Amino acid sequence: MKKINAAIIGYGNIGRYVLNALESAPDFKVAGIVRREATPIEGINYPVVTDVTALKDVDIAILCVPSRHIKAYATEMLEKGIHTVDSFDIHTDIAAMRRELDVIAKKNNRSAIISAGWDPGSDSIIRTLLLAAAPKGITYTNFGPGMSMGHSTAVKAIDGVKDALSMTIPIGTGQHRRMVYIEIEEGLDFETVKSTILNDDYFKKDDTVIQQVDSIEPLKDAGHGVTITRKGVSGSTDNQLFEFDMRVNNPALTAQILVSTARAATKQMPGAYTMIEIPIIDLLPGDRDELITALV
Ligand SMILES: NC(=O)C1=CN([C@@H]2O[C@H](COP(=O)(O)OP(=O)(O)OC[C@H]3O[C@@H](n4cnc5c(N)ncnc54)[C@H](OP(=O)(O)O)[C@@H]3O)[C@@H](O)[C@H]2O)C=CC1
Ligand SMILES: N[C@@H](CCCC(=O)C(=O)O)C(=O)O
Repeated sequence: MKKINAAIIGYGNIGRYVLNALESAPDFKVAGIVRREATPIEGINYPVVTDVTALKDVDIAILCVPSRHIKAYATEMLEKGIHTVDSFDIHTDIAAMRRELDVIAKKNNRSAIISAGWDPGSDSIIRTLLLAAAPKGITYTNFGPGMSMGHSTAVKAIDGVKDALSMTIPIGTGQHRRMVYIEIEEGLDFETVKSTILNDDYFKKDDTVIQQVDSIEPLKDAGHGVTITRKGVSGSTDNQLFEFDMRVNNPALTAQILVSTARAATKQMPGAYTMIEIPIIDLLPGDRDELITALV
């Protein structure tokens, strides 16, 4: 069996766990890691480069860069003839990005699966399934408590912020409080940073509390979770109640979904997709008949 040759783009929290998930997968090999600087990584024997073209025969690029940089990286990879997968999590911009990348992917005869982490991502599939099961009703997605990588990364991108941790605290009915801890450079005005965070799209809609701390490290815990509930109506029958709950290591799950989705990306027709548009069986390795026998 020919293995899928995957490049990891960006070696932060998600990138590290993607390497682990690739090494555990039966049908992938690691082409190398693309970083902003070709800083060697201790204990890693794969090539570390700054340009994906320095790696040989890459089938797919797993984009592990901050969401705000995904579109640029996805465009570059697709134009270089490489499939992409990412965990872009700016929910309001997903539909537009899919439309834009769809054109680029088709032009280059490649596929891109966007927003493929756990939320957006696997949770999106669960919400879709629940909507099919009870077409009338309300779904609540309650996150946490846990560390949001997307929100923490957005704060880390602010000039002068040395490190940040954004904890998502569920307050019920799909509403959340953001507890943001920041470590800033000496001399930087805390109130200015605070106002930048409060005006950022990631935080604007939510109750957000920001605290300056000496060091983020002792506070860090990458655990997270979600409870999705839907109460609704199947046909004309009320009171159908569904609940999905998980407590996870956030980057480990995001990375695993990215790798499973990378497998699916290699099986799609050219174009850009979200996870709810692809056959779920394509996420899995193995014989289709055997999977159907075991799972259906
Ligand atoms: N959909 C989902 O369920 C989830 C989505 N995510 C998304 O994953 C993204 C990445 O999270 P995480 O791994 O924690 O982030 P990190 O900040 O830990 O890592 C991002 C890496 O991207 C690379 N990079 C490339 N360009 C830039 C840039 N301009 N600024 C900063 N880094 C850059 C860097 O790697 P290098 O130094 O090697 O170049 C960096 O380490 C988040 O933005 C989040 O939106 C995360 C969790 C769940
Ligand atoms: N996209 C999230 C994962 C889902 C949880 C979430 O959206 C949140 O904590 O706000 C993340 O970046 O960690």
